[in-house]
Amino acid sequence: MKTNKLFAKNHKNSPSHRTNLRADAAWALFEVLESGRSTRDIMPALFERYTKPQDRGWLQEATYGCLRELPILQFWTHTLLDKPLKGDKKIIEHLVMLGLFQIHFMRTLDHAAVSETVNAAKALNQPRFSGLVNAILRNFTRNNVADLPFPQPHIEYGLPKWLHKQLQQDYPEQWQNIAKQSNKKAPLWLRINKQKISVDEYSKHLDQAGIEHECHGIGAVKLISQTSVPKLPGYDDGWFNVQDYAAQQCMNLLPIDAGDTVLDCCAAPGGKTLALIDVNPALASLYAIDNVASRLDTLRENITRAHLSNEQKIVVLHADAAALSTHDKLPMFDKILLDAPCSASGIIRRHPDIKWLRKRADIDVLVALQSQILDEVWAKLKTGGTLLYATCSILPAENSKQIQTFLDRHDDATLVPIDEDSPHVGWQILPGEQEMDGFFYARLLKSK
Ligand SMILES: C[S@@+](CC[C@H](N)C(=O)[O-])C[C@H]1O[C@@H](n2cnc3c(N)ncnc32)[C@H](O)[C@@H]1O
Repeated sequence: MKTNKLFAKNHKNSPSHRTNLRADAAWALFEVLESGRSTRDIMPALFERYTKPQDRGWLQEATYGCLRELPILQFWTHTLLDKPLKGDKKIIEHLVMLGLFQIHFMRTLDHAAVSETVNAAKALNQPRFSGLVNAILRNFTRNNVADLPFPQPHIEYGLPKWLHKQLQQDYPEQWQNIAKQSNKKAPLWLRINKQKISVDEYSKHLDQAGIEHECHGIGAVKLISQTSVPKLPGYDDGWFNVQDYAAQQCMNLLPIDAGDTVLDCCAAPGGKTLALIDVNPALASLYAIDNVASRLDTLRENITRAHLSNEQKIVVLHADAAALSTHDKLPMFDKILLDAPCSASGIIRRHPDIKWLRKRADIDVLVALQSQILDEVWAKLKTGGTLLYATCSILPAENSKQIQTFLDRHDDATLVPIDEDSPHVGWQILPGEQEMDGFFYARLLKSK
């Protein structure tokens, strides 16, 4: 989607209109779709405007829901609108999409959805569009617009055209299921901080609090009940971290020995740093490196919140991983986790804005960056050391193909299979498999 430069220039980073749930959701859609901002950046300021959890919940549900179903909502809106709105009026199109989302997907009663959405046009200081919003939404309910056939196939799957085509190419058998899974809401997974509490004990606390959950593997808990994270038992005491089960697999896949010097490259906000240090208290030191200072601040906060007994072993460094070999403060490493910057195409179900923020051209840039970082970290790995490459992508260009090209370039690299039976390079987890995010891992051993 093109950035609406004129409006973006005059626009503020936080909303200036009066507080109104529908106006705020439309504003969030505008910020993502026209100004290219992420929901992670936008939503916290919007949530601050509401004290009631149900209002925050509605805002999230409606905004993320519209981003999931965007192609359908756009198709209906453009069918019903004589000509597209431009400039600062574009927000009215987003408001209309929100109205259609309430009627069709949230099953809000027609008259309530229409009147509340019309009120939101006034809250957005656009009262002259109330009549238009009213007419479009009524037209939608009266004329069975939802039954119209979709003119292009990507619309039905809620995907941008380029990603629809890419998934069809990469996964001829599975792309429809991938699209379906990517449009579902993701469960909330916790990694229990074993230095603080065992999974069994934590499970008892959840039972006492009446929070339905399941325990998985070596310390993951999947919440079934919808619960606000700060209200979970042990939030202030660092008993857990929110982390998808796929991301937690790094603890099993990178075997760390006592005395190892470990690099966590591209580490912020520190989910995997905490996981690795938690289960490997005897490692010598863990360097956590990232090139975004503000994200490293969050990493430091997360370390503090976890109250780890061995937190002094973590060395936090602001550095560019693409130029790591020139960094004179770095030792050679026994083990490296490279959680590479990627398209994030595996976590669309958690962050549906990714579908609209990411462009086809970004993939080539990311593949080149990943390749450069891989070469740089490889130079810092000791002979006999292991590198675990990870992405939250499902695109082979960033994953299996990236690693195959790396193996072709480096005679001293051997792939250590993760799944002996898999004919593929690395382990590609697809979204929804065992309720995990889409993720990729490949393990490489450095030989002489
Ligand atoms: C997938 S996220 C890392 C998530 C993190 N490992 C965790 O588990 O919480 C990728 C990270 O790579 C960082 N990054 C991107 N390009 C980088 C570069 N050239 N050098 C260092 N870090 C980089 C980003 O700032 C981002 O924090």
